[in-house]
Amino acid sequence: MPRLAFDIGFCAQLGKLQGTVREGVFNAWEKFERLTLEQLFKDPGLKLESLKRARDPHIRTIRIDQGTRGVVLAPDSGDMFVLLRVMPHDKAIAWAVKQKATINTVTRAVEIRDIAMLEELTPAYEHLARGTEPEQRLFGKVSDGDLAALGIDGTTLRQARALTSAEQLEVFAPFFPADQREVLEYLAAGFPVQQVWQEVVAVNLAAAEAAAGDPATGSAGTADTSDYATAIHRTPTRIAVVADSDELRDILDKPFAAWRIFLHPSQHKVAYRASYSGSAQVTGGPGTGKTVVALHRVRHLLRHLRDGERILLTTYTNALVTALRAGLAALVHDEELRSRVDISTVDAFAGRVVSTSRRPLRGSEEESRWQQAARATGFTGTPRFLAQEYKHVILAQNLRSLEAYEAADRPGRGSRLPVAARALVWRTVQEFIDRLSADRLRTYLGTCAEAADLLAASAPPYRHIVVDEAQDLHPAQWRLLRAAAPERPDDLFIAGDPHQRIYDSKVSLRALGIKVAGRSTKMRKNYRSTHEILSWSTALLAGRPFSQLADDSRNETLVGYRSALHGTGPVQHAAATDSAELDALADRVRRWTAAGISPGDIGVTTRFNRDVERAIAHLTAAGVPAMKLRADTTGDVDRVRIGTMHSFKGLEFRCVAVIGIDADALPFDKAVTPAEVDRLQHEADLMAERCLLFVACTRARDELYLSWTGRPSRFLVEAGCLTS
Ligand SMILES: Nc1ncnc2c1ncn2[C@@H]1O[C@H](COP(=O)(O)OP(=O)(O)OP(=O)(O)O)[C@@H](O)[C@H]1O
Repeated sequence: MPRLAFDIGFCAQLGKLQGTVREGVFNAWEKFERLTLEQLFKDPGLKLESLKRARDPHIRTIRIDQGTRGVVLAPDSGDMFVLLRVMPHDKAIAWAVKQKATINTVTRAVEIRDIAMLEELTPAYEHLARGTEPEQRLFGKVSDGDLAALGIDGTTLRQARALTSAEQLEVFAPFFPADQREVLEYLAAGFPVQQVWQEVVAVNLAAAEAAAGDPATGSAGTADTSDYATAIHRTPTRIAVVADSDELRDILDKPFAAWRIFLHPSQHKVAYRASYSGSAQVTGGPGTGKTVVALHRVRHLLRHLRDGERILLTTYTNALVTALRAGLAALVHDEELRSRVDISTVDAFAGRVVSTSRRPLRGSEEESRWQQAARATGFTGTPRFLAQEYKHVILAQNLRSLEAYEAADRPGRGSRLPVAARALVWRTVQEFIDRLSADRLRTYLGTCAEAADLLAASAPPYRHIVVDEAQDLHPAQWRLLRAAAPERPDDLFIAGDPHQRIYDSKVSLRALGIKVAGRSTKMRKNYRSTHEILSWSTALLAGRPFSQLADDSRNETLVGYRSALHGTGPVQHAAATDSAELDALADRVRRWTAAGISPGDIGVTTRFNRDVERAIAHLTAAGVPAMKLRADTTGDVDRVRIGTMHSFKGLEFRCVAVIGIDADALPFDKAVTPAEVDRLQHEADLMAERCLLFVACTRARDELYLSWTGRPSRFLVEAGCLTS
C-alpha cells in the first residue's frame, strides 16, 4: 500500500498555510492510504505528474487544491512517497524542477538539495576563490578523504572547495543537503574532524539506525544510494511517517510543534539514552531545545517506570509549569501515564512536603521584616546585607548553628565580616525566623530547607526528577531535590543555561551531592530565534559588539550559539515621552497583526510591574486585545500577553516587544548592590540585570522590537546595539 510521509520543510510551512490547503493535504494523504500504486499514478484528481525540466525524475508534483500543488519525492522503488513542500502552482513547479534527492553516503538518510541554485552559484564562487590559496580557503585544512568520511559527496565537495569564508557558507547553506550542511557548518566553526564525526555524523548515523531498526554499527557501512524506501525510514529527523489520520490532524493543527516529531539527533541521543549511570545534565544557549529534551526524557522515563514509581518534573515559575504541562500532554497522549508525573515549581513542591498553613512572605514584605529583626537585636547594618547573608551564606551552606556560621567561608561575598561580628548577625537571623514563625509566615527558601530535612528523614517520593530552567535554583532547592529521589541511575535529569541566570544563585552541584561529570551535554543549535536576533542578543550579554565576539572565536561559550534561521534584525525605537513609547508599541503590534500574526503569538515585556499595567491599559484603549501574562494561561488565548522580564523566563512568542529599556531601568539601581558595599555582589547583580535583558530578547522567534524613553540602557550602548 502506498504511503505519503512528510518532510520537515513542509512542516515548517504549516503555520502559513490556509485551512483549505491543509484540508487538501489531508485528502491527498488519504488517497495515498486508499489507492493502489497503479491507481495513484492514474488518479485524475491527484495528478501525480512528472515534470519536463526536472533535475531529478524522482521529484513530481500533486494537486492539493485549485491553484496549489505539492512537491513530492516519488522514488522508483517501494511505495513510500514524501511531501516536500506545498506552494501555489507556478512556484511549486519552479521549485520542484531545481531540487535533487540523494542518499547520504554515510548516514544513508535522504537529503534534498537545490541543485540548480548550487550549480549557478558555484562557478562564480570558484572564480572569486582564485585569489585565495587552496589551503587558505574555508575547508583548506580538511582533506578530501576526511570530508568523504563525514559524508560529503563529490558534488558538495566541489562547492565546499570554492568557499573562502563562513559568510559564503551561509549563502550556500540553505541549498545544501541537510546532513552535509551540518558537517560543513561544524567544520567552519572550528571543530576538528574527529569531533565532527563524534558530535554530528555518528549521532546522525545512530538515529538513522535506530529508526530503521538496524543493528547499531556506529560505522558507515556501504551505501545503497538508490534504495529510497529504506533511506526514508532512516531519516526520522527530517521525514515523518504518520501512523494514522489522528496523528496527521495533530501535525496539521499544531504548526509550531515540530519538535514532537523531528527531534534533532543530538537531542534524541540525550533524551532517549537508555540509562545514565547517575544524574545527567543538558546545557545550551537560549532556544536550543533544552525544554524539549527534558520533555522527551520524561516520555522515555515514563516508558520504563515500574509500578508505584513516580516522576517529578519541576521548573522555576508557575508560567513554565503551565507550559510544561501543555508540552507533556502534546507528547504523551495517555492520560493515565501522564498522571504519574507531578509537574510543579520547586517551591510549590516544598510547600506540599511541609504542608503548613503558614503563608509565604511576599518579596515586598521582606525588607521591613529584616528591619524589625535588626532593631530588636541592635544590628546596625542594612536589611539588604542581612537578606543576602541569610540567602547566600546561611541557607546556601545549610548552616545550623552559630559555631558552624563562625567557621564558614563566605565565598562570593565581597564584604568582610569578622568572626567576632557574626554572633550578632546570627542572632538577628534567628530573630527574623522566630518572628516569621510567630506571625504564621515563612520564606520560600526556608520552606525548601525544612522540606529537605523532612524528606531526608523519610522515603524519597520520586524515582526520577527532571529539572528545567535549573540555572536559577538555590542550593536549598537543590538539597530538597536531592532528598526527593534516591541516589540511583537516572535519578536527576537537569536542563539549564548558565547565561540565563537572573536570580544570582551560584551553585556547585557536586558539593550538593549531585554528580554529572561525564554525563553532561551541551546543545548548540538554536531552533527559536533568527541568527540576527540571536547574535544581537549575544552582544548584549557579552557587553561587546557581536563582530568583536566573532573575532575571538575561541570564546565558544558565548559565540557557540548557532541558528539556521534567518530574518530581520531587531527594530528599535527611541521615544521622547512614556506615552509616545506606548503609542509606538500599539503601532508596532497593529503592524504585526495586520501582517497576519495573531495576538496570542505576541509578547510584550518590561522591567517593572507598574509598566505592565500601563501597557495593558494603553493597548486595550487602542483596541488591541491584551492581558497580563498569567501563570495559568496557555498559548491558546488570543490576546497579546504582557509581563515582566522575570516572568518571561523560558517562554517564547513569534513576536516580542521589549519596552522601557531606559537607562534607569536596566540596570535597576535598587537591584544592584553598590560596589562600595560589596564589590563581588555588585558584579553579580549587574550580571543578573544584563542576563535579564538577554533572556527577554531571546524569547522572540521571528521579530524583536525594542523601545525606551529618553536615554537608553547602558547595556545597549556598551554592546554597540543602537542602530543610530
Ligand atoms: N528538534 C526541533 N525541531 C523543531 N523545533 C524545535 C526542535 N527543538 C526545539 N525546537 C523549538 O525551539 C524552540 C526552543 O525550544 P526550547 O524552549 O526547548 O529551548 P530552551 O533551550 O529550553 O530555551 P530557553 O533556554 O531559551 O528557555 C521551541 O519553539 C521548540 O519547539
